[in-house]
Amino acid sequence: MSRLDARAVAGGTSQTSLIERAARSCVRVIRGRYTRRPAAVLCGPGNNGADGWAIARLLRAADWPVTVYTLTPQKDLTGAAGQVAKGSGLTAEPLRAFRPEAAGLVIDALFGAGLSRPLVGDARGALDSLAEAAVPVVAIDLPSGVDGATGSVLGTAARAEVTVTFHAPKPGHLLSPGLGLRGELVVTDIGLPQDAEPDAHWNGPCLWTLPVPERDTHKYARGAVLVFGGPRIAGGAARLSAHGAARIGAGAVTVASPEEALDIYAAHLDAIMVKPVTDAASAKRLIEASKAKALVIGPGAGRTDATRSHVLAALETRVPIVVDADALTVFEDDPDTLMQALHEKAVLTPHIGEFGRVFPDIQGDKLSMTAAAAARAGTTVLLKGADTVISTPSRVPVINTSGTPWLATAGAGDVLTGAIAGLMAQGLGAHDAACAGAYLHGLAGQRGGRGVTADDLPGLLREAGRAVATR
Ligand SMILES: NC(=O)C1=CN([C@@H]2O[C@H](COP(=O)(O)OP(=O)(O)OC[C@H]3O[C@@H](n4cnc5c(N)ncnc54)[C@H](O)[C@@H]3O)[C@@H](O)[C@H]2O)[C@H](O)CC1
Ligand SMILES: [K+]
Repeated sequence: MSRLDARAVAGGTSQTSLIERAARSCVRVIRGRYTRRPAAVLCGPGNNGADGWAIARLLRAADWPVTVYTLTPQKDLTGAAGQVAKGSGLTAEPLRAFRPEAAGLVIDALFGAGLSRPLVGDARGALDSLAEAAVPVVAIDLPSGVDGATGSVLGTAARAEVTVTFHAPKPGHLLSPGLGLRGELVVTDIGLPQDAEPDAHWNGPCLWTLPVPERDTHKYARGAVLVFGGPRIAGGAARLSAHGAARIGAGAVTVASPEEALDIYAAHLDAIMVKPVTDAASAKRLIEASKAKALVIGPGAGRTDATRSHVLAALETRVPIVVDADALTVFEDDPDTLMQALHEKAVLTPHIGEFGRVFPDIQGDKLSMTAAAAARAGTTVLLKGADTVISTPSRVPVINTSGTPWLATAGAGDVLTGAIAGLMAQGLGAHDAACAGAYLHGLAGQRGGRGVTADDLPGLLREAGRAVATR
């Protein structure tokens, strides 16, 4: 039984009445989405299976043709599943007799939050055949086989059209491959206590507030951002970051360019300023002169000694900073130096490859990996993907799923980096800026849809910000 269920039960709500409420909400969702048709309800030995038995009883009462398939022989069921099965008045078939093609809808109630080992035997056989079939599946709490804590698949799992869960999403609904298997996620309230701290939050505007400029503001008060640019050949990445910062509302954005690339940057940028930078001392002078409230370093920076020394110089100023791409990779042979230089106003934005270079020994599921990295870095780490995870020491981690596969396009990450810096420059802390930036960036990608490119994203970020902001 989960921590939350145990507390609800201890608080006086019986397990069977929680199951009854859960089943009623599932049946509401099922009947709201599917017309009456032959339903196969696959039931496991635990409370997920108990939900299944209660759903079967309610569907039968609504005159649906229902067949229950049970993994454990009905006479051997114990606990809530045994009790609910007994009270249902239904007789089950063994799970091995299940044939998906005979059903018009399959209710997957084999395992939920209590899955503890890989599926084998009849459960595996049933889910393998279901995964191959074309019949719609409604998963109860989780697609059986998906680990609710990590989103990984233990053995096998069948893709659901809809997953109905209770109280709040679990990490397994938000992290790949669970994210791709659960279909539409419906979260229903069954009266569990509200105060328990979740394992992770699902990113959205209720977690942060976008900054709004004061009436009598000026461009530097709106937030100045300094983006370190790379050599002539790779300037696009820093420009995309600069546009990302500007389009999320920073008031003044400057690109710090190597002398040899100044003309190229100047020719490509209008609203963004360009200033020369040479060595670490000039980098520090420029940070001060540009009144930067946030810095970006890494996109297109080059894996060079100059990048490394600019990162360390920038971190020494303790101005909020996003450290990305080459600025991470350049520490591949000596990650400790980066770890020691980092401060709590930094955000690291690695993809999984860059993550492996700076945290080579950290492995496991994405939520634990990101938490371990944040603890070591002592600051916010945002690990990118379809399921971006943002972790900050002593904060509940946040999972962002607002993106789209169309965002897997060259340069999209550079815009995200700039967006986060743009929000920090406007006053958001590292954690909130990373969360809000990731959310808006995903929304921008959704708005762009098929064929969106990184060049489109800054403009779309502006639209996404306007859609989310209250003023
Ligand atoms: N608030 C809520 O979230 C509520 C959830 N409900 C439902 O209860 C389940 C969780 O029930 P639980 O009994 O803890 O776990 P499961 O039913 O998922 O399974 C446990 C059961 O299965 C055995 N087992 C685990 N892994 C395997 C395996 N690979 N092969 C075979 N057997 C396995 C384990 O030993 C146990 O016997 C939650 O998901 C919701 O659906 C409540 O209905 C209401 C409140
Ligand atoms: K299930």
